[in-house]
Amino acid sequence: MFYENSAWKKHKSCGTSSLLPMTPKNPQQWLQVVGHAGSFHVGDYGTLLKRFCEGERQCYLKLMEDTLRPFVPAYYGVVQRDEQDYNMMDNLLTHFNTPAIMDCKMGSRTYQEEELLMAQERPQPRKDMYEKMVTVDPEAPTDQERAQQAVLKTRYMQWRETLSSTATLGFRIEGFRKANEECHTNFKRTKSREQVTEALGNFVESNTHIVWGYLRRLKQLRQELETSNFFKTHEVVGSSLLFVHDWNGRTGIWMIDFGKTVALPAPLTLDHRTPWVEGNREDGYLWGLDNLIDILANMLPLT
Ligand SMILES: O=P(O)(O)O[C@H]1[C@H](O)[C@@H](OP(=O)(O)O)[C@H](OP(=O)(O)O)[C@@H](OP(=O)(O)O)[C@H]1O
Ligand SMILES: Nc1ncnc2c1ncn2[C@@H]1O[C@H](COP(=O)(O)OP(=O)(O)O)[C@@H](O)[C@H]1O
Repeated sequence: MFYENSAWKKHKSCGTSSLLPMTPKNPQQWLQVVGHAGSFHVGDYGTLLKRFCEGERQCYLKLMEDTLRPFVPAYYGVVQRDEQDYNMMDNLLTHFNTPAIMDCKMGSRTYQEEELLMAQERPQPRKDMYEKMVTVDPEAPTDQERAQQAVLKTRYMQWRETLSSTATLGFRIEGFRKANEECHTNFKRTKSREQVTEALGNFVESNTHIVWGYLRRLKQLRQELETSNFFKTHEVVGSSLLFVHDWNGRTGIWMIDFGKTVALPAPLTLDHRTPWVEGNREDGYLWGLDNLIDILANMLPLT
């Protein structure tokens, strides 16, 4: 059932063949690298359904009208399945053959300023996050956290940021899956440039053609981000870049996950490079992208 989707309706009235040309109804390939389990369903005609989030819907609606549109999955509105609402978007893997996929979480901060205020006003220590923390580093909790066997979400997120490359490089590798089905998600401590370079090298299997493809796309993305009205006026937190390549040498990168991306109160705008201090809402997204581009460029042989 469709709630809202002018683009979809327009296409539908022209017949399904014009909906997503060349895309067969079935079968659809889809693989999730990281993120919440159980949030997705594969839809028909090369689409993907993600558990509904109003903030994400708002972002996609605006992105469909923004210059960033070629860098995000096409959005088709809200659909319902088994009484659950979903945001419907393009499955970005559709046009690849046995793709390799990587998720990089962008930005120097992975929680919203609003979450920080909430944690200060109404602290809600979490036992599950304490457990995740001690599994990685039993020494990480403070005495108080150990006594409570719980940590605040913002504290957990900050700890994850400083343990990984988020705080020092403005992005982190969340995980990747190679074409041979090897899955790598153990990057919580991947922090230094050297460690990140090694992980990226493993993902691209030292294929310079793939690195060139990714670099070209990232530079185009940076150019669009620097002028995008959407980007200027939103705090973009917890969003990822999804890298996809296949043995045909095809490469693609798209921005995904806008569940924690929020519009700024006018007339506030961000440059996404200025370091964050509480209140300025900066997210370090472009700083991270600069570093990612620099690291990939350094993986190429000198010409
Ligand atoms: O990666 P680990 O260390 O497991 O921590 C996860 C990620 O940071 C999730 O972000 P993402 O969705 O970008 O993967 C976040 O979801 P939010 O995006 O909702 O903040 C989870 O918060 P909770 O869902 O509150 O547990 C948090 O537990
Ligand atoms: N449009 C898409 N096309 C293909 N794969 C996607 C798409 N959106 C998300 N994914 C896959 O799902 C994973 C989690 O997506 P994400 O939106 O970050 O979910 P969550 O909000 O649960 O973290 C990504 O790493 C990627 O593997």
